[in-house]
Amino acid sequence: MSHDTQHQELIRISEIFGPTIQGEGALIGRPTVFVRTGGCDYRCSWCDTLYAVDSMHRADWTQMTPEQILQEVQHLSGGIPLTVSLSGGNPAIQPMQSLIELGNAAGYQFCLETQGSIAKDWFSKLNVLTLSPKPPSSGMETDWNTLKECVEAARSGPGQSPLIILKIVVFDEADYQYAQMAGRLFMDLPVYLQPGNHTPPPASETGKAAAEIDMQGILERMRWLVDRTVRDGWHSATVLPQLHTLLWGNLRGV
Ligand SMILES: C[S@@+](CC[C@H](N)C(=O)[O-])C[C@H]1O[C@@H](n2cnc3c(N)ncnc32)[C@H](O)[C@@H]1O
Ligand SMILES: Nc1nc2[nH]cc(C(=O)O)c2c(=O)[nH]1
Ligand code: SF4
Ligand SMILES: [Mg+2]
Repeated sequence: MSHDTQHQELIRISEIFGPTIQGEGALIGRPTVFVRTGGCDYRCSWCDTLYAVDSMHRADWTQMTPEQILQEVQHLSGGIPLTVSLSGGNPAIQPMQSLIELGNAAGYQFCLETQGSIAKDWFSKLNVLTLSPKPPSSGMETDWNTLKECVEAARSGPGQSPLIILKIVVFDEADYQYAQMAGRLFMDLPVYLQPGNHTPPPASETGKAAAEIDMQGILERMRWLVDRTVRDGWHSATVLPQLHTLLWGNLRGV
């Protein structure tokens, strides 16, 4: 290791890929490069990205400096600045501040996806902060105070203060009720509802076999979710599918 990298905070990376389109939430359809960190403090029953969560995949993750990550992003984007999507795993457990600052200086903007279990003051340097608290079907418990701290950190820390949205995965009626409660607790945040993929790729598989998916089932859930939301008159909510899943199934790196 060189003298330079010795004193830097390293970021644990699972994969960097793109440009592709952002398939979810507020920036759906927009071009982006993904930087996916390795490691998560949650274990959602239906997680579609276990290869960036489960420590059995640790050997596939690499420690990178912010400079190395930005270099790869610039290489992939042909040097043309765009929005970088930080996801994971939980990117909030990695030291992302220097990468965001370096990227901003080079003209790149950043959005970040997190479950909202850890608040960081550098959230305020993002362009978009997507908070994705986990509904009952995930098997996880939400700490609403920590989620609130995430919102406050994003609003009060140094920097421009991002657009903050709630993006909630819905599998069933209990999840829908949870989403409604979250919407009431965070009245000033736009709510995005996303139908769950009940056939996520298993942790052990990669490639073509893992890309198999019950598309009809997902579309059926999406229709139910639209119907449920409209029937309630919940017109401030936006219902969106995982566009990348509709286009490419469970394929990785898209
Ligand atoms: C893989 S997570 C990584 C970022 C962070 N850990 C989080 O959960 O927000 C990115 C997004 O994918 C969603 N997601 C994960 N598995 C899913 C599934 N089976 N169906 C639909 N969305 C899923 C998560 O809820 C989250 O909004
Ligand atoms: N195209 C595309 N859009 C995405 N939006 C959120 C993703 C994620 O895994 O965090 C994702 C992903 O993996 N691919
Ligand atoms: S919080 Fe996100 S990355 Fe972690 S297990 Fe849940 S869906 Fe997967
Ligand atoms: Mg994903």
